[in-house]
Amino acid sequence: MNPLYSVAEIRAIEQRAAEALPAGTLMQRAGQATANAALDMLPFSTNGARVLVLAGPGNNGGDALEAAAHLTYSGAQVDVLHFPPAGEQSAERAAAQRRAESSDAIFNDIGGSALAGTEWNLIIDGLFGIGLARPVSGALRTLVDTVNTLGCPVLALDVPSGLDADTGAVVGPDGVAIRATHTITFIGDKPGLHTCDGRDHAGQVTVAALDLEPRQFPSVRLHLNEARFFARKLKTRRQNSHKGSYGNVAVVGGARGMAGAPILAARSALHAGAGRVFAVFADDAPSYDSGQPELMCRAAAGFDLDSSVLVLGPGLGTAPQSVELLKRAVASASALVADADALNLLAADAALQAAVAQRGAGCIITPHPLEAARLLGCAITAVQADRVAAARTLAARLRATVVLKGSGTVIAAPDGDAVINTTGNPALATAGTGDVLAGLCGSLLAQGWPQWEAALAAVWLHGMAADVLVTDGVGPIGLTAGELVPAIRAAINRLVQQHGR
Ligand SMILES: NC(=O)C1=CN([C@@H]2O[C@H](COP(=O)(O)OP(=O)(O)OC[C@H]3O[C@@H](n4cnc5c(N)ncnc54)[C@H](OP(=O)(O)O)[C@@H]3O)[C@@H](O)[C@H]2O)[C@@H](O)CC1
Ligand SMILES: [K+]
Repeated sequence: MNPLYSVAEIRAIEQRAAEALPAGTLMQRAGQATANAALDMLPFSTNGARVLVLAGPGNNGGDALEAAAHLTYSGAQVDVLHFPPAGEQSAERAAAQRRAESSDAIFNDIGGSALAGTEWNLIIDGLFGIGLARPVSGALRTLVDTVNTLGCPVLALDVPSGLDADTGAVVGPDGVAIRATHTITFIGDKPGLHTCDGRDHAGQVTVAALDLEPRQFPSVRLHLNEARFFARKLKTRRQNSHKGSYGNVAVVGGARGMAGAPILAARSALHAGAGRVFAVFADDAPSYDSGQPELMCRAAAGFDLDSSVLVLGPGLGTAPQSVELLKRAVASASALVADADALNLLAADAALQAAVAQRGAGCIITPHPLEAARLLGCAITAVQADRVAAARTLAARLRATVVLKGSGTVIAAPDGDAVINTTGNPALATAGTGDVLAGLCGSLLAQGWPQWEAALAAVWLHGMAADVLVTDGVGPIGLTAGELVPAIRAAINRLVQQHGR
């Protein structure tokens, strides 16, 4: 189920486990698991392979020292850049240090040109783990910057040094963190490896549970997204069905000069399977969409907002008639997806926020970090400093399902459940992809999906479509939002073939 644990939860698990084990067991297991992971990353013949181990002053450094000793037995040439603690060290770290010092590992004050001038087969980052207490500074900052320029494989232990394991933010206003190609994380997976800066710094993440039993782990309310969370909602279509069986979606937006956004969202809703899709325009409606004549284009004035799932916001603008549309939509009996300008208008109106929180038909909101910051009344940096907390706060405040977009999109429910998405890539960083996501959410709602599963599936499919396109060479540079639409259709059909019933 891919649970994600906070640092406090990991510390509690570790403490209980350590009490039942001989001293130093967990660090020895972490060191052994690290050595195994390192061997997988080294050339087949490890003889003479150059490995640099960075061992920091805490127990993260202890793990690195254990691993250094193990790796020497494989024939690798292991250099250790050691940063001993200024004060006391833990007994297990002291034991690890003794083991490393009595192995063939070379303790070397390697730095500057020797560090940069050596062709390392692997660098092991054991500077700081979950005990990072402040920004990385001084000589260690220079070291991190140098390692990040080398271009060799880097295996981070527990967390890339400099990264906050809870939030995925690099610590410090102008902070630095190791950019690893791989991270081996201990005991349980951590949210910070999967959102914000985490994906750029952690690389490929594996979890080493250090032989702890499942019963030693508490149940948590934060997970990584996976198809199994929503697969039971994937339905094979009945032969005896018709367009009315798959619901209506009305995408409402399209103020003058912004007609493209609702068209994109509406095309997305159509290709994701909604039975009938309306593109509803705040100003004049085009007579039809020549690229997608299946869409029904309407003017908002007089349009019945009660008989379709509403996707409100793409190109909506902030003019007075847009505010009126938002009020009508919030007061309607329809399920609602609010995006883009609908969120900006909502941020400026406390009474409307209260009305959203009381909606019987629920609401999914899909803010990017700036829209989330406006809704929360804080700076965007505060949202990015803890994306999971920001999404949960918004979800509780608006009693809505929140999709906080960005690297490692966070989906949060009002009851505190939260999920970090795993699909998607920077190809999505282009205009219109948010409209496509909103249309996809609305389409799933129209087909009878509950809000939570609709949000999880929409985010997963949207990211998966981008991943497939990038694999095929359509991106990440230059992918357009419209190209996502058929790829989403392919992804959803593939999922139904695999899981549908
Ligand atoms: N918990 C577990 O289950 C297990 C944990 N294990 C491992 O232990 C790790 C946690 O160990 P940890 O608590 O000793 O913290 P760690 O990350 O080594 O850093 C603390 C040291 O760094 C220092 N320091 C901090 N920030 C700094 C900075 N910016 N710049 C300079 N110094 C800084 C800090 O000094 P201080 O703040 O006291 O001055 C202290 O000396 C965990 O991530 C995992 O790898 C495994 O062995 C298996 C079981
Ligand atoms: K580390």
